Amino acid sequence: MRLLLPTTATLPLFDVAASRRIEARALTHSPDLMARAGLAVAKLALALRRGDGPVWIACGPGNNGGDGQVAAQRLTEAAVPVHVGHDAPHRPSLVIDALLGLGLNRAPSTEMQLSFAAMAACGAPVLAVDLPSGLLADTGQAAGGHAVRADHTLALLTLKPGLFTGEGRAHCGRLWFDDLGIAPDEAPSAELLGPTPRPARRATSHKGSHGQVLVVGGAPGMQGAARLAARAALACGAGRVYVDLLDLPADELADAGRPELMRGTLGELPQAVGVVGCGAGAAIADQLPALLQQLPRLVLDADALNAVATHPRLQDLLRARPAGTTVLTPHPLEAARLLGRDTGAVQADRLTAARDLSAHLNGCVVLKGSGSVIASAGARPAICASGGPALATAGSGDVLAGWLGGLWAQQPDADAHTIACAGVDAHGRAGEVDGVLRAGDLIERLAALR
Ligand SMILES: NC(=O)C1=CN([C@@H]2O[C@H](COP(=O)(O)OP(=O)(O)OC[C@H]3O[C@@H](n4cnc5c(N)ncnc54)[C@H](O)[C@@H]3O)[C@@H](O)[C@H]2O)[C@@H](O)CC1
Ligand SMILES: Nc1ncnc2c1ncn2[C@@H]1O[C@H](COP(=O)(O)OP(=O)(O)O)[C@@H](O)[C@H]1O
Repeated sequence: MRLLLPTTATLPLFDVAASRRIEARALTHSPDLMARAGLAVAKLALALRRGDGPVWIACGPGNNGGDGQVAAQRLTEAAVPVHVGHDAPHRPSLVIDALLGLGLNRAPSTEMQLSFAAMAACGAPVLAVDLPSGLLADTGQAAGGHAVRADHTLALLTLKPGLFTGEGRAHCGRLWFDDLGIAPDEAPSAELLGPTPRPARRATSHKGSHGQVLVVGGAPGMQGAARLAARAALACGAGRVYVDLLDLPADELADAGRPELMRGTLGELPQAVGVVGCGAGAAIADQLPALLQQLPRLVLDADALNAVATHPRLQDLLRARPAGTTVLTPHPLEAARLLGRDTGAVQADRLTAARDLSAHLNGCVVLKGSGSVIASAGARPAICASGGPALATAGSGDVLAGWLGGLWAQQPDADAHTIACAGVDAHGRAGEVDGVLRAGDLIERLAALR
């Protein structure tokens, strides 16, 4: 058993169907899985318990409840007082939520919801077995809007995607994992991103070795977005970063606070990595046909995505680009516009939405938000567990787009999916601070990452 996050390696994720297959095969040679699971729960409970009060174990009707029952036996053997039932005992030292796990198949009943409320109100830390009850393992949604908010979750046998995306992070608390001694024997459904080292710089390299980025955006009043993206590309290590600010007189500096940044245009920089759309407004629609047809590598964000959503010709041009040469970074509303769905439908199943959008537009899609999903045709989807609410601030998405452009400039042979996975995880790690973070400070934190 181990504390999972922050992860130092990429980890396999298994959806409900895959987890059930792995479990069924494992049971043929290891029939004591539930005993192992219950013991792991009991051990963690001993470490997490606060005070001498009883451990309240709320057990449901299936095997999740069975894990809870085994934990109750183990704790009793260890002379720990336990209370098994759906109502809270007096002053519990810990709650073990073993009501519902992988088998959740409908919205929790009113009776279950009352138990959820009692767990929240009893004052003791809540340890969820496998999944917080009510949380859907494949999507990270709370079924019917109701799920336990745990302080700790002990995932068993496999890690499920819903622990990391959608509402998952808000419901799981600190995440622990015990594989019950079983090595998964099939390909993962998705993967959880681990850190990727920054591109190495040879001793003999020069600025021409590290590529060019062209940021196109910044309509009047929104130039900060393009400048943040450009600053991020520069901080990432791109050799030269140019900015094409829409409507800025040709003799004005790209960014008075960053003299390293230069003005440039598509005509002058046909090999640059394009970072297009940050603060661009509707005017970007006129520039996109040439950008889509000429630039070998493109990161499309914000208003570029909105333009694509409203212009079918841009969608055709996007689809005509070679595979692996475009990253799209929509937040859920932008993804909803591109898919012709509402935001709720996107959020209800973020993995599926990202995959659908990737297939629809022939690009690598980064569906942003808690547990960003990265999806590309032919690649296993990835979920980013790094990052947190400090990133929920204006400009952090512009920084991501610029960082991706900076990474790609330095790794011209990498495909869009590889760049997106590396950049999204770094962005998240740099954004892991308590409280608030300004987008400019996020760039400095990214630059300081190894
Ligand atoms: N079988 C084994 O040896 C192992 C089982 N494990 C545990 O078993 C769990 C899966 O067990 P199950 O497949 O029995 O599934 P669950 O224990 O999650 O629940 C299934 C039961 O809950 C009912 N149910 C579903 N949604 C409900 C709702 N909203 N309100 C009320 N009742 C609802 C179902 O009708 C069914 O009776 C895992 O999450 C994990 O905790 C793991 O420990 C791995 C080993
Ligand atoms: N609660 C959160 N947890 C993790 N990441 C978050 C959270 N809120 C925002 N982010 C990340 O911050 C970035 C915000 O991007 P976006 O919404 O486009 O912002 P902006 O409009 O300022 O560019 C995305 O990378 C997103 O995944």
